[in-house]
Amino acid sequence: MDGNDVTSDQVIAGLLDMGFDILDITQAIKAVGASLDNAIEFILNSSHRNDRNESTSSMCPTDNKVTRKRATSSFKPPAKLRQQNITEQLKLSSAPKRIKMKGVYDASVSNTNFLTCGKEPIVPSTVETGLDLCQEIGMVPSYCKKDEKMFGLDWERNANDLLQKNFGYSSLKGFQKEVLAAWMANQDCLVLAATGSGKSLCFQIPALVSGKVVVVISPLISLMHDQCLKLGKLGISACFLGSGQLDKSVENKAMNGAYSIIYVCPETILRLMKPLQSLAETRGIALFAIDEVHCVSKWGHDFRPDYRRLSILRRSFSAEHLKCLKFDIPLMALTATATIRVREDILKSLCMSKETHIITTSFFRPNLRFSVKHSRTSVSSYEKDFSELIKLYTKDKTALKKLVLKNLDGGSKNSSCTLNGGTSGLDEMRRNMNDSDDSDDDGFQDSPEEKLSVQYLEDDYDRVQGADDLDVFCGESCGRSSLEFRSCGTSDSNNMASKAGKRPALNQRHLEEGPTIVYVPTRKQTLSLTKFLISVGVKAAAYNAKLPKSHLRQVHGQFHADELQVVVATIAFGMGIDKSNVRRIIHYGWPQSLEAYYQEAGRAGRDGELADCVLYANLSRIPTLLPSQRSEEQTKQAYQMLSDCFRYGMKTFCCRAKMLVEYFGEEFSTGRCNLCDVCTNGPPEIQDLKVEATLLLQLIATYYANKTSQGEFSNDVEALKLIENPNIRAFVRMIREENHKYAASDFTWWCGLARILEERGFIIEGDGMKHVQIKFPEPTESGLQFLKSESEESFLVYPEADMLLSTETCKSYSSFSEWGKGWADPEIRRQRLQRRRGSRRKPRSRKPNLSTVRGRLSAKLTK
Ligand SMILES: Nc1ncnc2c1ncn2[C@@H]1O[C@H](COP(=O)(O)OP(=O)(O)OP(=O)(O)O)[C@@H](O)[C@H]1O
Ligand SMILES: [Mg+2]
Repeated sequence: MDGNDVTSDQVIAGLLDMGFDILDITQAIKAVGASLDNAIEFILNSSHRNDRNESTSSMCPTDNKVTRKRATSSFKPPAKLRQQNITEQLKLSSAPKRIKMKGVYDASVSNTNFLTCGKEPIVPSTVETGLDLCQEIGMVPSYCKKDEKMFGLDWERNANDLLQKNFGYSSLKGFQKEVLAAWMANQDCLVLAATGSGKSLCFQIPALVSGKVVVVISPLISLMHDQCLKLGKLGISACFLGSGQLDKSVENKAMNGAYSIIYVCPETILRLMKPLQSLAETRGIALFAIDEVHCVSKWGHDFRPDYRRLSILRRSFSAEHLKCLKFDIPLMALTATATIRVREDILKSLCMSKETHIITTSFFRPNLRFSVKHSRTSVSSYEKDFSELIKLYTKDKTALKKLVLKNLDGGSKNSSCTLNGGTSGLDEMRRNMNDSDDSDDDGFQDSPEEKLSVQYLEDDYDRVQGADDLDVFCGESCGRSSLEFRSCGTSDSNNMASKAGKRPALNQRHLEEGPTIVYVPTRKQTLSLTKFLISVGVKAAAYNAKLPKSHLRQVHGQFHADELQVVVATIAFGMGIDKSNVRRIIHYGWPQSLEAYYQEAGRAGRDGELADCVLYANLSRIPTLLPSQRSEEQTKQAYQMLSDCFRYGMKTFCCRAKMLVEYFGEEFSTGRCNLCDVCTNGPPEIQDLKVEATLLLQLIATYYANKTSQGEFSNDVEALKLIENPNIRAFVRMIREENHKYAASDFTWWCGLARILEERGFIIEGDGMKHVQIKFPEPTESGLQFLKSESEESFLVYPEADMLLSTETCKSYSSFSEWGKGWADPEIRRQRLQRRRGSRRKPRSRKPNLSTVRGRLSAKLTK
């Protein structure tokens, strides 16, 4: 027991929850007692040491006594992390020297004063209140509003000056200008712009231009923190408020106008209405920006109920309500992933004005190469699926060696960090890693830069987040070489890239540089895949919301510093990550929605250079929803989104980029990207499936005709009586039994055909529910017409991925070839399964029963 009165049971439950192995947990608790932090440190450190100690089998718990002993004896509890506020943090960073106020690093004061008021900056000696501050620095208080007095007529030039001076960019992008113009006109604004297009600047610039405070509502602490840190380095004062902000003085300072930009989570802003109203009266509030605003909508992929309550902003900061205002404080809502339905919901839910300016850019990202591959996505397929990646990252041993040496040299002691920092196979590198071992054992040692002010990572379950992300061409955020094919973004400009097969000259070489993010569905998989990658010499790290914050912080830091080759993450490492050179996004398992998929894929290639987005999914299995609390309505919506995602993976004839872009309601005028797997490999051979389509449809139609007209089944369809539950499986079983020709046909093949029939409008889902794949097919009027038509017309279709998978003779898919011949034959399959059942001892339950496990472990520990 540690001082926190935590029981072994609680520690075990916590560790299991994080995805650790039972054996690791047992070892850890034996070694360090019932302390969650220490146990985590122990496991993570020991896995790293195992890796360095030669073995490529770090996935297996070692029974090497020496190793175990060493791991135990070298363990030291983690150093206590001091919580800092963001201002302290910023002081530590290498930002240029700016004006310092008492306790607050607030460079924006100089910016605004200097640039907008045309006076020399005055250094305030103290900061008592926001009003004091305004008066002291000669800032124009809010009641002057945005007007010519403050900005002059040439606001655009002013804004560009500020952009150059503060951010180092030459000019605003087209859509950014539009957004700023709307804000200048005191209009509400909905910004739908691709990931990486530069939405953040739309709300950051107003703080500089106006000298007032910008309040940004953001869903993730990690995101807020990242942005504050970046702004701090640029000399712009910013803070964030939320559950993670432990320094209560920050909130007071913020409400007194000490920061130019306040990031706040929706939960927190709801209780800050009064102080914010005071702030509006004193220093002034330029705008409320609601970032990742798709979180407002139940129809989006990351619904956050508190976002819905943000309608209070319109009421509380209207000119009618707050007498000091001449006009309502504008709302600026931003997202990269909102379907048409979500957009409408946003406008309504936030009570945005009828004149809201809606600014969109194309979602198409011409430098992203999408592809879908079949895989079981299990531990057994790691070796095959990641062989290319491993080769890529371990082939340049010199580079890797340098990387390791840099880490060791840099004092950040990254190599000590648990599940990150793999080594190459080189002995020398191993030595290096081992050399650093002793000094590393105190765990997560952070460089001052990495010491962040608060617990900035969501202590939440790994939510399905998403914002889709599409990137529009927007020039400057992209690398030079891609400028030629990027336009400056309106929604009809998506065709620049691939007109008439003309591809931008994307540089293949760049694919070999830059990190990879692998998204896996579960926390456990982040750990197992990371272990695997480390064991073969890749510098990889795991990231899931339940891992210790110090670890996550370190992974963040290392990732941004290019010290990691691969981050294996859940969706917790998604929204807002802004790193220019991510070359590869791998989804290892079905995402829960196309919004989430596109949002995560959009982390890649933000420099405009070629980047790969590969989805590995088990194409022969229907994906399932990850557990989450959902209402009935939300469940339906979640199934719809999962189904859309599944269909995206199954399609074999449609350009992937087109499917994605059109999913978000944008017309993809070019028709194809010329880069994705479908565009480059071409569709499969078209097939006439008239016979099969008729057979399936006939069966379904007969069943329903008999059922509805007579209540009972006639003798003609005696066999149909067998179908108590008219689901697709039963229909397929009947086809197999009744038709010798199809006796050995595969169920998944018929599922594919049923999907096609559904898309053509010949069948619909019969139980009124939403399923990922049609389950209870019912004929439609068009379906019946199709059956009645006497014409000889063929029924031409491109077989879908699962159909191809089940019929290919020479299977290129790993899992399928493993099945061996014969499985397609129902009789052989039945016999084999029977044999298997007989020989099976005890089925291993997928989820360990927590109480049994705890009991077992507790018993062991007390021995
Ligand atoms: N006018 C500009 N010129 C050059 N670069 C810019 C400009 N505006 C923004 N950028 C850069 O573009 C990158 C992406 O910006 P940002 O993080 O705001 O994207 P985003 O649209 O919010 O993406 P996401 O939806 O993924 O959050 C940043 O590194 C930013 O500095
Ligand atoms: Mg953003």
